[in-house]
Amino acid sequence: MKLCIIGLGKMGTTLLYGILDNNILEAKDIIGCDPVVDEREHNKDYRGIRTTGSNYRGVEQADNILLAVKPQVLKNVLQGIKPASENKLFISIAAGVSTDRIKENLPESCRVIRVMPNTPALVNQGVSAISPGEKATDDDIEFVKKICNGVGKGVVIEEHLIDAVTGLSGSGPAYIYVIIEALADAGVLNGLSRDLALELAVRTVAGSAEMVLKTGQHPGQLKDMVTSPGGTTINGLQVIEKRGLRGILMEAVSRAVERSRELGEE
Ligand SMILES: NC(=O)C1=CN([C@@H]2O[C@H](COP(=O)(O)OP(=O)(O)OC[C@H]3O[C@@H](n4cnc5c(N)ncnc54)[C@H](O)[C@@H]3O)[C@@H](O)[C@H]2O)C=CC1
Ligand SMILES: O=C(O)[C@@H]1CCC=N1
Repeated sequence: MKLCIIGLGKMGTTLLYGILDNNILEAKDIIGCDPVVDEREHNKDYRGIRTTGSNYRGVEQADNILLAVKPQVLKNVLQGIKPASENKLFISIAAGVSTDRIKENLPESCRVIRVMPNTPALVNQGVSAISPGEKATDDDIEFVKKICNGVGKGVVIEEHLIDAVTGLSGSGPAYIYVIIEALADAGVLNGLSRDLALELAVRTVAGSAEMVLKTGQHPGQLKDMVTSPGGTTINGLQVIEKRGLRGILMEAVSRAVERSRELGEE
């Protein structure tokens, strides 16, 4: 067994699907652990991997362990699997929890890599930051990069930056969904049908993001391209600046960064 995924929730299954869809590993090479797999009524699709309700049994059978549980339960999970963990690679996506914290609860021989992905990984448009702990080997980093690049793009960063990444790209999809929803509401307010308003809002956000990626131009330049003298856009922008949308987004990201740090201390 090459990989054990502990926690088959939103992010655990998102990465599982990415790993399988991109042929990084086969279902027979993966075991997933989650208490819910023992429940009769769970309705998740695990795509044919083996599953168990026992983290210990899963870890025993794999060389690489993906930790996809909530930060609040991570310590307990690590303590439960410690005796089966010698010489293994641990990949943790838990917000806020440092590689040092993780190592404290594992045998000396373990290697640890921290990753901060985001949910657009489900459609192969994720962005993931990768912070290798001291003992991680080049092969370990390559393996993790392969997973992250399979579901979007992986970038290697120093660990002291990972809380900032968590607040920006880890949490960021939620902020963009709020913006999309608000734009659609604005369309409805102005007489468009809900379906049309939502389609226009989504495609505007997706297209604008694609423009930044494809042209490499500064967002300010692209904004100026939309903005005719005395026209509609500059009148809209005046409201955005008056109400402080930039400040709101900066504060939101900063609060999320702070919360990530707090989770690491809990
Ligand atoms: N949802 C997101 O957008 C992102 C989440 N993360 C991180 O991913 C981790 C998982 O988050 P989500 O998938 O959103 O949460 P989730 O609640 O969807 O999934 C957590 C899973 O862990 C399982 N679980 C609970 N206790 C367990 C235990 N003792 N042993 C094994 N499994 C157990 C739960 O049954 C659940 O299926 C968190 O640490 C979070 O910080 C990181 C980046 C983005
Ligand atoms: O909200 C959270 O704590 C997780 C980490 C980043 C995105 N979701």
